[in-house]
Amino acid sequence: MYHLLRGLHDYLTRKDEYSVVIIGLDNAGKTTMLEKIKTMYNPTPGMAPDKIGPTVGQNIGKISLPSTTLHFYDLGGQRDIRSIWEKYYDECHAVVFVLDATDQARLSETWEVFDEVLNSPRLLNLPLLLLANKQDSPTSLSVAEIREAFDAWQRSRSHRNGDDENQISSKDKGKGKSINQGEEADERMASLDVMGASALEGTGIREAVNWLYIRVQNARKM
Ligand SMILES: Nc1nc2c(ncn2[C@@H]2O[C@H](COP(=O)(O)OP(=O)(O)OP(=O)(O)O)[C@@H](O)[C@H]2O)c(=O)[nH]1
Ligand SMILES: [Mg+2]
Repeated sequence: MYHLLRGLHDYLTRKDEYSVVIIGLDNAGKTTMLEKIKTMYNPTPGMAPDKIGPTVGQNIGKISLPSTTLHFYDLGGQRDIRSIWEKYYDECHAVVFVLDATDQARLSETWEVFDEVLNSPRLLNLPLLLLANKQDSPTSLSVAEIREAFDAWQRSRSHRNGDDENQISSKDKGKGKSINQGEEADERMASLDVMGASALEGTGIREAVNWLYIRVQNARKM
């Protein structure tokens, strides 16, 4: 009888576990964000912003939601250590790409890195959220401006690459792997969710976590 009740209890309290990677350039605010998530969802608060330094490697955390546990992997964003990101791609269920919406000087570097993430074959079917952080700052770009900036960067890139690529892509449509991947990335961008947040003040954090909570469960059902 004990085992039966124990089994029933375990079944009823069982939680699905999902892993979320948080990536983006150095200084975007990823660690500040994860520590804020811990403070908002866990009984023990996360690290205070003034105690946080650049991440070398990973910073982890988990939160408990109804019937679900989310495990977060916040990865260092400095150029030399970005190569570790892809080691996490096979094991994760969702990706949050954090950008510093106040740092216009690094936007094109941001888009180059983000574009690679969008095109990464192992992430093509995973929920991907673009989070425009530092919305508390008066100089930050809004979500609409971030979308526009990425569209403009994409247009200028295809212009820079010349119309050759476009001509090839219309002639050889569907033949080359990179062309297919480019189309998939375009579709992905069209349906991409972009949200604003302030890791420092905590605005937009619940919305982002709710988004993850719903999307990882829906992705599992598909
Ligand atoms: N104004 C403002 N500043 C922020 C916000 N989030 C983070 N910062 C600041 O941005 C700087 C970098 O924050 P981190 O969280 O260390 O950035 P990171 O993305 O983890 O950087 P790496 O670990 O090097 O990849 C710190 O000075 C933070 O206080 C925010 O929402 N608003
Ligand atoms: Mg960090």
